[in-house]
Amino acid sequence: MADKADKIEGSDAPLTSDQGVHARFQLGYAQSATNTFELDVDINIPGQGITAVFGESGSGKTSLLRCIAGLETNAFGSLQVNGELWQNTSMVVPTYKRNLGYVFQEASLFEHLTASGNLRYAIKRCNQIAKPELLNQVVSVMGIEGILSKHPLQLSGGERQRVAIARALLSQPKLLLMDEPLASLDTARKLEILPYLESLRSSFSIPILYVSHAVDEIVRLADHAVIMRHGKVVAQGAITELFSRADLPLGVGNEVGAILECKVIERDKHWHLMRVEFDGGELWLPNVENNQNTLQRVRVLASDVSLTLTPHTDSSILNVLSGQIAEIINDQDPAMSLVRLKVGASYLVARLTQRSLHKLALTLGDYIWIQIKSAAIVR
Ligand SMILES: Nc1ncnc2c1ncn2[C@@H]1O[C@H](COP(=O)(O)OP(=O)(O)OP(=O)(O)O)[C@@H](O)[C@H]1O
Repeated sequence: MADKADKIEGSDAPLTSDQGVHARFQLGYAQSATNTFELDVDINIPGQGITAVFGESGSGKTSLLRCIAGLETNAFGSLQVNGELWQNTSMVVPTYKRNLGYVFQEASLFEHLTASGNLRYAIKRCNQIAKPELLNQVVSVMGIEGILSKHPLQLSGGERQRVAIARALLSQPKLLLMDEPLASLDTARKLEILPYLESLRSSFSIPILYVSHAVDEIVRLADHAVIMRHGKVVAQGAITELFSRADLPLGVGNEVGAILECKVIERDKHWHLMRVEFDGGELWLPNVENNQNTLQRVRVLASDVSLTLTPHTDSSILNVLSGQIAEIINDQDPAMSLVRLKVGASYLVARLTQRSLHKLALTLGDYIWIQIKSAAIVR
């Protein structure tokens, strides 16, 4: 054991700060006589909010969650969760003493108990005394007031999953692990459950690691992401930063684009538009009536962005910004290029043909006009 543990460089070195989840793990699975899957990760994620774990099938996402949960007894490394040390090379807190909730793809509820019985069981099993108002808070955040008396078999897939998430929250976890919680649901059930996950993010200030293959879920829910490939972390950081990186697989093909955190500053009732500002400029978007004048996440697809050398005033396009070319990358399609643009403190991505890139003679550092054909609030 000492041998393997020694391989993790600085594994017991002080972890950077008290807040956040700091995890370093190495794990090997022998898959055949000649083939081993190696997980080798070092992640630092915020102490609250949703961090998406994204990567192709077999990249090691579930293995990472299992290491964090203490379920991989052969994993070596260290883990600290908001100041609590759960593992290093000389000590391992066992799974049942790690204060975490784990939600799987399929909700595994006790079939002989009602939804309410399942929740009360979680409270009883919890090591900490629950505040009386916690049950009401969890039930209200997950919107399950009306189904508490039903048995799991009487619930839809989405309802079962909401009860499973509520049950995980009632164990008062310091960390919530969610492994593709919506993957077994159809689109209608997914859309039904997403608003509850959004309110979960704002109501409980714990770190949530959320494995998903679905870019639309990640765009909507996550603040931060860890991107994995072949057992390694290829990138980690704020979602707004990672989505605009054209070298990462977060958006592929027509899904490539940027995410901007925007604030609504004006609503134009006559033209059904709203003006939003972001750290770099302003945009006009189709108005979305809601009572949130606070932060809104806006997605701008690279295919909706075009570039011009001079500002066009005779075009139908409402949104024209100026920016600087930060990066030019070949697209998967050999006819296309992706251009990453710095606009103030934010980034946008444009998808252009190689031919247009050549015609405009664009190079790194050039200042350019950016036309945005369409942008939408993420809902
Ligand atoms: N218990 C095990 N024994 C041997 N190999 C395993 C074991 N568990 C996982 N693996 C292998 O480790 C690799 C990573 O698996 P893991 O389930 O972590 O990937 P993943 O990114 O979660 O994949 P998916 O998106 O398909 O769920 C895969 O090649 C898998 O076959």
